Amino acid sequence: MAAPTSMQAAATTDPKTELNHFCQRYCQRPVTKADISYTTNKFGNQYQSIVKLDCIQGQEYAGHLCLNQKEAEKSAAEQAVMAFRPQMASLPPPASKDPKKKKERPRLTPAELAAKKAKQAEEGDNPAVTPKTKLNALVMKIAKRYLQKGETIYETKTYAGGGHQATVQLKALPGDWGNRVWAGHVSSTKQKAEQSAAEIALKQISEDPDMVAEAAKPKGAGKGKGKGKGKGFGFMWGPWDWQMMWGAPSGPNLPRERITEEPVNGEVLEWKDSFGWLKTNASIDHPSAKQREGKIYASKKDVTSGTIETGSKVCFYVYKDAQGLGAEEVQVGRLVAQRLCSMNMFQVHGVLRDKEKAKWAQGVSGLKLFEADSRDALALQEPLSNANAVVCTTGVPAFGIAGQWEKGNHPESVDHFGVKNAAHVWSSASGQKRRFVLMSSIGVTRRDGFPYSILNGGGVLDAKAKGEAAVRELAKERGFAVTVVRPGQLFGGPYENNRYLGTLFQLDKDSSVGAVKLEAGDTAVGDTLRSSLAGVLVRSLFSTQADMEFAARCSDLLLVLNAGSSSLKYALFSITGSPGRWSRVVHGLAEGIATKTECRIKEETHEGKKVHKVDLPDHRTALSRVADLLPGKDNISSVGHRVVHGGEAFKSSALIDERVLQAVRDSSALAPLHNPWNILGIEVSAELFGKNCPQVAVFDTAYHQTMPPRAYMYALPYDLYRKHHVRKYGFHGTSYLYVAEETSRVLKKPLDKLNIIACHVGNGASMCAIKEGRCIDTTMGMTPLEGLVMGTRCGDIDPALPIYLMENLGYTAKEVNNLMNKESGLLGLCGSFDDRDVEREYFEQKPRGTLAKEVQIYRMRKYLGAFLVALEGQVDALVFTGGLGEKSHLLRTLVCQGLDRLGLEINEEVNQAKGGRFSDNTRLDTQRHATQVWVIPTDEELCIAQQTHMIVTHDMLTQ
Ligand SMILES: Nc1ncnc2c1ncn2[C@@H]1O[C@H](COP(=O)(O)OP(=O)(O)O)[C@@H](O)[C@H]1O
Ligand SMILES: CC(=O)OP(=O)(O)O
Ligand SMILES: [Mg+2]
Repeated sequence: MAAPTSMQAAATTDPKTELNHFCQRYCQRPVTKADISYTTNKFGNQYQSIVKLDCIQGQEYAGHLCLNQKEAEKSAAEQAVMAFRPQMASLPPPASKDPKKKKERPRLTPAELAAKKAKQAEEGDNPAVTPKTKLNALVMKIAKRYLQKGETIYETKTYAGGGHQATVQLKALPGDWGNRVWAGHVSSTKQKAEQSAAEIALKQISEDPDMVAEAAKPKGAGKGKGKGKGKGFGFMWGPWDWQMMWGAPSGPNLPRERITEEPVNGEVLEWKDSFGWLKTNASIDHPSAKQREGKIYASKKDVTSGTIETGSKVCFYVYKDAQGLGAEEVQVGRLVAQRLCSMNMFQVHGVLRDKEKAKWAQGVSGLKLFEADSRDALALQEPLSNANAVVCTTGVPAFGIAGQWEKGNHPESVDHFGVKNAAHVWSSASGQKRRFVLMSSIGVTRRDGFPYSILNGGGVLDAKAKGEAAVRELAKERGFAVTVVRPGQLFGGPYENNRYLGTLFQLDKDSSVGAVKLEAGDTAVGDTLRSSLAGVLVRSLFSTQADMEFAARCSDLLLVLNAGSSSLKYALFSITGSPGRWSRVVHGLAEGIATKTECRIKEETHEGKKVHKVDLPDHRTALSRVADLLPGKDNISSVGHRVVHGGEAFKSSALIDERVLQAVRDSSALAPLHNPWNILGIEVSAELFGKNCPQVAVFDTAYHQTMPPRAYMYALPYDLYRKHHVRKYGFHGTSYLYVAEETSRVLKKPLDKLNIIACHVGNGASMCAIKEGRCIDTTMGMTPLEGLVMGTRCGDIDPALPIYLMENLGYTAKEVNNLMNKESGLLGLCGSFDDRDVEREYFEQKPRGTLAKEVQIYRMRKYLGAFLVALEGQVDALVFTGGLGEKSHLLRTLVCQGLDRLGLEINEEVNQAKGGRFSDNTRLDTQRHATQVWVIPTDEELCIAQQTHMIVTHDMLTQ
């Protein structure tokens, strides 16, 4: 029978003893020190302990801040006991050391055991560590990377009689596992249903020997040489250290009350597009904490720095509102340490002179701090000797004013001797020594000239040059690789320990030029943001190049190219500040490329619009003409490309390398009007902006990767899918992603609760059914030919038609392809691909124009009906976008005509205002029905810019 553990007992027993007893009963054996360990950290005069229960899946509980270590440990134990309280009553008594007694101990029957397990599952061992979180962690371990958006797909069905059942698919798993779908039990809420599906998937995956072996392999194993687990990287932290910036909180939607005075450390349990759930490392003692099962809500708007993903370590203030606890001013922790630690590949040693200054490090697991002065060889030995690589970021202020060079802490001793000493200690020790990354400064080799001669007034550049030379000499002698990174004047956080005027007064607090440009040697001029520099330093650790020497400076220009069949859209963004404040320095459109029509480049800057009449015989010429018109060409830090087809290989945007480019080439046949020009755009950009300029591919197909198999499978022999990836992919995904996020914003409804039918109607046209923010079906197929009637594309036809054309009318395959892609659609039906001509004919009641319009609209309405049903009638908004969607009131009128009984009704006065052309989000419906109708002008370029920036900064830290 259950042991009599009561609240009363808990109140009188020491919590550490109670926790010991509980663990013994839980594990059915005596527990040892190895099973329950306490770690205590000191914060000022106070102590906080974390108890780790290795006997219960390594769960950790943190206690409150206390006046001494003993109380802190008790408090941690108390937290653990509280978390397990629900399970205590149902457990058998403690295990006895007496073997005879052990036999007598009443055992649970299998049925009781099953009931117990079910109960535990229902209640959750620890509200923060749910099966979903565990599953995510396991999949990341197997995939050896962060999970991308859309790779973990939960779908929930709600039964008419009540109850929810969820399925989960984990696309990041290798091979066939990525296609499996696990279904959970029918549960009372959607959340529980998802947890149940996760639990079942978790069980099966963790019981499969192959998957277990895969999870146990270190990152990179199998591909390279050694087994190499646990490579250590030593880090020197100095006054030129880095951290993320603190930004201003964004405006609250509900009245908030901040309940923490200091920022707290925590982790992202789950991150969706616009919001997520966090947990604090230490539990929050507040009545509202229970409202969301201990989870803390965070909106994207409250994230002030860094990119948030599941598993990120974060730092934030906690507030309370009517709904429960939320997080604001969410920061991604110190970049380098956090990234390196979270990669789970390294033991990271941080070396600094004063540990007390590194309070932020408390939340970073896997980081070990050491106190040592870089000039103290003895003290450096422990942290550096077994490291495979060192990143050295020490430095002193350039001038010894106001006692800043006290205690012999001047350039010669730190920038020269300290650096040399660290390199010497590290490289003298046994073991593999790979790379020494040294943060130096621009101007080191130009220190005799203006303005560097002034900066060198105190000898700082002389000392840095000597430091560089010393490391190089040792490297030659001892055979390790060297990276010398030369930043410009550093700016941005951290502000503590920095005494430059700009940073002292935090004048640059609002700047966050995340982009950084690398230039070989020492010719660059400019400033460098600390967090970007941190990324560069980390990235250089992973380079295979033996020796590198480059300057790193901020550069805020990001170019987006959207190359289409006869046009090239481009936008040059200045990416200073948050994405909401990015501005277009110039954007434009080159049209008429390789056609017989007149070619021109239309550009728009802050000063107005210009049209350049130019000869554009091919896409290459168009690209270089556009590049000639770009201001600040040399400052472009990265280029984002719209790539139409990414096949199954790309579920999200990717940094372009030879492998990615080849995969895009492989998909070219599937998007013949687009991919070839996208590839050319990438190749020409490499020539124009240099190989150091990172390029990112943003795929039209990526957003649609959440479609369920029932929507993307064609009823063809299965092997065609398995072996040749024949399936529906869908396009215009970047546009749908943008439109879905905008709709969520204007409707003030969270993206994951939002159902929309979106129509992207431009020259190419498609529709998309979006359920809870994700694509569940779309009209385009394996290629952008399927679905709607387009400018020159036919859309849906009888699949037997091409065969008929070939077998009976003598067409070749190439001719059929040309016919369907370039000679059909509106052009085929009425002689013009431009909808403006078709509309004119329609209003003039010309038969062919009317026919073209009617076929086009009828096809859209057919899909509208299909998607209304796919969304079970629950549609928050019908959204129009793309050239026609934004500018043709006729199209919108005809699509919605007579559908008021289906909840779709347009207010014609609004629809036709401004000539029906809208460049702002505009609501069009009569406001009489649940379904709203909107024009949301798409901004594929901004979306591409954001993705590019995210990938480039992320890449710096992880590649
Ligand atoms: N005022 C208008 N009325 C109707 N259609 C328009 C109007 N302006 C532009 N369009 C249509 O929009 C198309 C271009 O849309 P867009 O989304 O920019 O094309 P793409 O598919 O090339 O990206 C043109 O081919 C034209 O048919
Ligand atoms: C995929 C596609 O058709 O794109 P666009 O509309 O830009 O031609
Ligand atoms: Mg387009």
